[in-house]
This record gives sequence, C-alpha cells and structure tokens, in this order.
Amino acid sequence: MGRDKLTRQSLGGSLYNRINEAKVLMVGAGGIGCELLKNLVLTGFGETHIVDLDTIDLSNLNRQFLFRHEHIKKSKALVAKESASRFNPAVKIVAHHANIKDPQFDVEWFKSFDLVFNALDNLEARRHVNRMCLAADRILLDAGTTGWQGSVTVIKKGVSQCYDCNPKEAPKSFPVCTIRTTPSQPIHCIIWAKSYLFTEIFGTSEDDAPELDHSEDQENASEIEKLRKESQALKKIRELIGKETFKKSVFDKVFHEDIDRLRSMEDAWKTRKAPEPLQYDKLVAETTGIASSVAQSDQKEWTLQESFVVFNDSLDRLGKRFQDLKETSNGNSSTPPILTFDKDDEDTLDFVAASANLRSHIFSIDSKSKFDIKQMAGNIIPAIATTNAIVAGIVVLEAFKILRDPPEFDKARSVFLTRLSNSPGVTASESLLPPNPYCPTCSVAQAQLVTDFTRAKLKDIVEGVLKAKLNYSEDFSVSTEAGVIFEPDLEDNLEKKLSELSIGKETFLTVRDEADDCPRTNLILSMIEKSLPADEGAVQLPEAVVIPQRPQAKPEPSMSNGSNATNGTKRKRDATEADLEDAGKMSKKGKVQESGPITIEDDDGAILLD
Ligand SMILES: Nc1ncnc2c1ncn2[C@@H]1O[C@H](COP(=O)(O)OP(=O)(O)OP(=O)(O)O)[C@@H](O)[C@H]1O
Ligand SMILES: [Zn+2]
Repeated sequence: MGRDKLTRQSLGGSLYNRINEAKVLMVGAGGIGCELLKNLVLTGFGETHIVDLDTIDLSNLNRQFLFRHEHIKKSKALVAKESASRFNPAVKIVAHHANIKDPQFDVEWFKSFDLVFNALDNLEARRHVNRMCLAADRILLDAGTTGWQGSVTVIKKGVSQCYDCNPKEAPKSFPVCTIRTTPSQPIHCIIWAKSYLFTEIFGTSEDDAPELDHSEDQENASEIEKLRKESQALKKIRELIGKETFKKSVFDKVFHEDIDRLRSMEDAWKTRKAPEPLQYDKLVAETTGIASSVAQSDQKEWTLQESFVVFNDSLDRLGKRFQDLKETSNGNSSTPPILTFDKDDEDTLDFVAASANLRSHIFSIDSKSKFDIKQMAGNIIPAIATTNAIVAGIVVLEAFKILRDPPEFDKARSVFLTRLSNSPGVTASESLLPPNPYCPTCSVAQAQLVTDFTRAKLKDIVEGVLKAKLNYSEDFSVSTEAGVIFEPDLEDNLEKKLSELSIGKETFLTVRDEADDCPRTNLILSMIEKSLPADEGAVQLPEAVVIPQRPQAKPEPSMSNGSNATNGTKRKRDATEADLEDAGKMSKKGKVQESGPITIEDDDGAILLD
C-alpha cells in the first residue's frame, strides 16, 4: 500500500491532488513550526519552504522534536528539513537559514507561494509577513501559542481581518526612575540587572534598552542627570576588567555608593522603607564555605550570601570572556567587544539573577529563583508542546478549506485555544471578521513600484510617481517604518538615492494624504527590483491604482465591555483573544483575566506583561 493511500482516501482525490501541487511557505521552525512541518510533509504538501533565522538551543529539544542533541548550534531551518524529509521523501522541502525580513524575500518571492503559514514568536516578524502577504495578495494562516493559549487565524486581503486590524498591546516598559531609583517589585530589579548593570559593564548602553521608558525623563530632569553620571562612572569601571579590584569596585559602586546616594533622597522614603547598602568585606567573611556551584540550584531562592557568591563567580567568568573577546578583536576598533544578555547563556543569566537578588535584598523586595528570573528576564512563559501540536493541526485543517476547488472561504474560521476555568471546551471558534475599515495596514490602497535601485532617488517616487501619476498635491508625507522621509517641510531627502535612505525591496513606504478636503486613504508602496533602461524613469508604476477617500473620523472605541466593536454586527476580538502571543504572557503563578490584557499577579502586586 502506498504511504499516501489513506491520506488520499480521507481527503478525497481532488483535494489531495491540490495539496500535492501546492507550494507553501512556513515562517519559523520552532515549537509550532516543527509540528506544522511534520503535518505538511505527512499530508503530502508538494513543496514547502522553511525560513528561520535561528540555531538550535538545548532548551528547544523538549518540544521541537525534529531536533536532537547533536543538532545544537545548527540551523533550525536546515535540520528541520533534514529530519522531516525522512517522513516523506516524495515531497520537496527547501530551507532558508535567514530572517524573513531580508531583502531576498520580496513581494515577488511571496507571490510564488499558494499559501503562507506563520509559526513565529514575535509581533515584528508577524506584522512583516502580514504586510508582505497583503502586498502579494497571498493568504496567510497565522498560528500562535502562549502557554496553554493558542490561536489560528486566516488572513485574506479584503476579505478578513489582517494581523494589524486590532491594535496590539505595546510591550511593557518601565519608567527609568522606577528601575533605577525606586524599585518595588522583583521584575524592577531584574530589568535593572539585565538592562542597566549588565549592559553598562559589558554591553553598549541602557539608553537603547526597550524595557526602559524615557518618556518621563523631562519631569525628573535633575534626577535623570545624576543617574546619567552614575552610569558614566560605571562605564569607567569597565577599564578594571581583568584586574584584582574589578569585582569589589563594581559591587561597592552599585550596591553601596549608589544606594547611599539614594538613601539621601529623604522624600522618596517617607512612605516606603529606605534601601540598605551592602558591605563587600562583611559578605566576604560570611560566605566562606559556600561553593560557586550553588549557581546550579536554579529552583531555590538563594540567600543573600549565596547571591553574593554567584555574583562574584559570574563576574569572573564574564570578565574573562570579555578579556578574550577584546584580545581577539584587538586592532579592530570599529567593533568594540561587547557581551549581550541571553537567557540561555548561563554566565549572563547567573550574573543577572545574582545582581537582581542583591538589589532586591537592599530594597526589601522578595528574591526569586534563577529559574523564575530566567522566565522574567527572557520575558517568556513556558511553551507547551501540546498547545503547539493542536494549533499546528488546526492550521492545516484551515488550509484544506482554502485549497479546495472552489475554495471554501466561507467555512474558514478563527480558532482559539483557551484554558479559562469557565470555558466549556478547549477550543472556541468564530467566522472570519471583515477587515477593520480603519486598519492602517489593510484598509489602505496598495501599489507596487518597479524600481531600479542602482539609480532611483526619492525624487523619482515623490515627483515622478506620486505627483505626476497619482495626482498628489503638495500636502502629503512619505514614511518608512523608521519615520517620515518626505513632507512639505522636509525636502532634503529628495535628491538622495533610495539606498541612502535604507529603502530596499523589502521596505514598505506609506504615503499619507494631508489635504484638508476629502483626503484619500493611505497608500502603501512596495518595491519590485528591476534594472531599467537609462532613458526611462528609475521608478515606474506598472498598474493603475485606485485610491479611495479616507473614511470619516474613526468612532471612539466603546470601553464598556472591553470590546472595540466597529462594525455594528459582531464584536471584534479583544487584545487577549486576538493576539495571544503578545497579550498572554504568564508566569508560573500567572492568572488569566477574561477581558483586557493579561496580568501576572505575584506576591508583590499585579504587573502587565507584553
Ligand atoms: N524574523 C524572523 N525570521 C525568521 N524566523 C524567525 C523570525 N523571528 C522569529 N523566528 C523564528 O520563529 C521561531 C519561533 O519558535 P518558538 O516560538 O518555538 O521560539 P524558540 O526561539 O524556538 O523558543 P523559545 O523562545 O521558547 O526559546 C523561532 O525558531 C525563531 O527563530
Ligand atoms: Zn487590517
């Protein structure tokens, strides 16, 4: 009996043949991706391309079953291909060890697929694939999981909601002053250790850390200035790396001198307990007999003395790595050596865990185990293989509906996996909702520009296409994800080449009509690279574009029931339902709330996580 006989029987010959001929793209070969690839290959999808930028880590092996111990440090995409090929040698698998945002994966490339599957773990890459599929007019099946929660959504341009139709919760950040001056929860000390202390000693600068919110800096200008001086002093300590005095200097600076300064701000401690500085020599005396192997006890909360031992030991390890790096990069001043925090890098995790707990002790905050700190610093909740397997199965069932002849879009559903205590089953589903007419990504006009990047300038787009071909008047702006590059008061970029403005074939440009009367909806431009004859324009508009008027002012979302309904008939999903990946991060003690974003409630109160 042929290996595909039963599959053919259960799917029916016509669907089976279409699956056999289908060319699909799977973005992400992690927890969901491994399960999904197995399903695609065993069902007989004719050609599957895999894109993943990462290499295999020890911590992936418990659930990413296409990978084995001997694959650690190898490309996920390539090993996934190798392992899954053995399940069904009749299908073709193509692996790309790359970032899906790389320019080689342009709109034309997306057009070469019948279907696209997202098996990703982050908002940024998902949004990018969403935009690419809209520009290429390809159906995207997005699968996501967070712990026990999961979702599968079918996104078809103009028919169903896209990934951006519901605004997503911005990642949680903390005001700088909370982190640096008045921490009150373990997470504040963990962010301090990871995004301030570690980066100032071994990395670049805290200013770039996404967890730190600088929006209130102006209001606290004098305190921020003092904090800045503290950071500079800490950076100087970097010069002591490798010297006998290094560890004590770091310790004295951040756990003694800086704390003394904070204590002197009496107003800050009127309603809370003032921090207590630590003494290096006293702790040295108290820690004789504690072995550095205590760092391996990752489930228990270390004592102050144990944290001190791990702090010193991890600083030794990191200092040595930093020195080695410096030696190997000697003479190459353009790349100063830096170390970066990685939750799977024991040396960096030990340092962050020990430093966070020392700071927690100073501020009378509960300490956390290294295991808990790994979850919180890595902003992760445990991934659950079963959830991944369920969504990877459901997403293929949705793909069947789309591949039928004729396609059964009306039967396609958004499916959610929940473990809410009052929910009757494991999954819930709803029909696909129509696009949000105010969505900045899909309720817009789209156009493609054929572009010769060797000579195209911004002027060729602004003057040659937008004004000459699409009748934009003077009042409009053009922006990339990085910001505005053209508007009536910003004309300096017109003579610049697109490459100088970091615009490539993977870039989307947004044209916003700023006219007072009847402005048109936003226009999203994507690029097709082509070498064009010198006597022709460097940017061409191959097809006519219709740009409708912008809809009237957006109604205020109703906050009464936590929904943000816009279409009168059906309630739109709220952030928790629609974006489980980002709304639903939980710790072991996490508790899901039924509406609104998800909170972690730990002993120190509730905090929102992205
Ligand atoms: N921009 C991107 N381009 C290509 N692949 C990506 C991109 N962003 C994320 N990925 C991949 O998506 C996959 C998501 O899988 P998963 O959620 O299981 O994460 P993981 O990194 O394997 O696990 P964990 O984060 O729990 O350690 C990862 O393999 C990751 O490398
Ligand atoms: Zn949309």
